[in-house]
Amino acid sequence: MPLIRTADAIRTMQIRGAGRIARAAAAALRDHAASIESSDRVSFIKEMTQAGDILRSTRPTAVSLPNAIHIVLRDLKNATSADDARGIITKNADAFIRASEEAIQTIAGIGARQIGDGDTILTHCNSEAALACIIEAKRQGKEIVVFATEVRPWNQGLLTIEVLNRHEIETHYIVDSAVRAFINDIDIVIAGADAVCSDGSVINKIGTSQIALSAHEARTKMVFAAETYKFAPRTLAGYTIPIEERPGFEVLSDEIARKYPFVRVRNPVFDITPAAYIDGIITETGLIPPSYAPSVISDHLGWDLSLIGDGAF
Ligand SMILES: O=P(O)(O)OC[C@H]1O[C@H](OP(=O)(O)O)[C@H](O)[C@@H]1O
Repeated sequence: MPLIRTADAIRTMQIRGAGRIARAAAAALRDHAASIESSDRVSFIKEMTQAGDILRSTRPTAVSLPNAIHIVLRDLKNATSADDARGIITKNADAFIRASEEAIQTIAGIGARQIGDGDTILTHCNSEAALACIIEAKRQGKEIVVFATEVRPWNQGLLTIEVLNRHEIETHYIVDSAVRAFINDIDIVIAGADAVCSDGSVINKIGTSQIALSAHEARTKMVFAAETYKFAPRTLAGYTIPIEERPGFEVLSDEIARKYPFVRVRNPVFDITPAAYIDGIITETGLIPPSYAPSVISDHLGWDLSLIGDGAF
C-alpha cells in the first residue's frame, strides 16, 4: 500500500490497534524506501524523514507509532549512499515487524499463566496482545468465560467478540456502562495499551480507567498486555502524551447535532489509568510492576535521554 494510503488508513482507523498501526507504518516506510528512485543520499534521507513525519501525524496517542518510525529510521545517519539507506530501512522494518509478532507470542504465554482454570475475564476494546493471552489460556485447555465490552463509539467490541467466537470461547457482550454491575463476577481484567508512561500509568481506550477503578474497588486483578515498544520514552523527559479527541459526529450524527446548537459532543478516545490501579504489565520481557516502566525505557529499550526532544520521538 502506498505511504499516503497507509497514513489515511491509520487516520481513519481502517488500520487500528496500537501494534497493528506500528507494523503498518514500518511496512509503509520500507515500501516507500523501495519506491524512491533518487540515488542521492541526502535527498533520499530527506524524503524518508518527511515520510516518517506524515505517518507520525496520523494519530497522536499510541506511542507504538512514533517508536516504530524511530526504530526504522534511526540508523540512517550511518548510511553511505541512498542504496545503503534503503537497505538499512528494509532491515530495520522487517526486524521490527518480526519482533512485534514474536512479542505477542511471548506475551500470550506469560499472560495465560495469569489466567486460572475456571476464570472469568473482562477485556475492553480490541487488543491483539490482550486477546492473545486469553486465546492461549483456552488453547491450554482452561475453562474460561470472557466479558467483552461494546466500546462506544467505534464498537471495537464487535471485533473482539468475532475473535472470541472464532476460538469457541464463551463470551458475554455488554455495554460499557455495565462493567460495574458485573465486576464481582470477574477474576481478572486484561486490557491492551496504547502507551505506558514512565510513572507506570497506562493509556488505553476510553473507559479503561473507569474499569480499573471498578476493579480496584472490587479487589479484582487488573493487568495490561503491552509490547515494550508501547513504552513512552518522552515521558521520562517530562513530556505528556496527548490524548486524541476525534470528531463529534462519531458519537452523534451531524443531523441530530444540528438540532442542538448549545450542545458540544466531546470524544476523547483514550484515558489514563494510574499505576495505583494496575497489578501488572505483561511485556515480552516478563510480567512487571508499573514501577519498572522507567527501567524498560532506559535499560531494555536503550533510549538515550539526550535524543528526546521536540519532534524526535
Ligand atoms: O496493540 P493492541 O494490543 O492490538 O491494541 C492496543 C490498543 O489499541 C487500540 O486503540 P484504537 O482502537 O486504535 O484506538 C485500543 O485502545 C487497544 O486497547
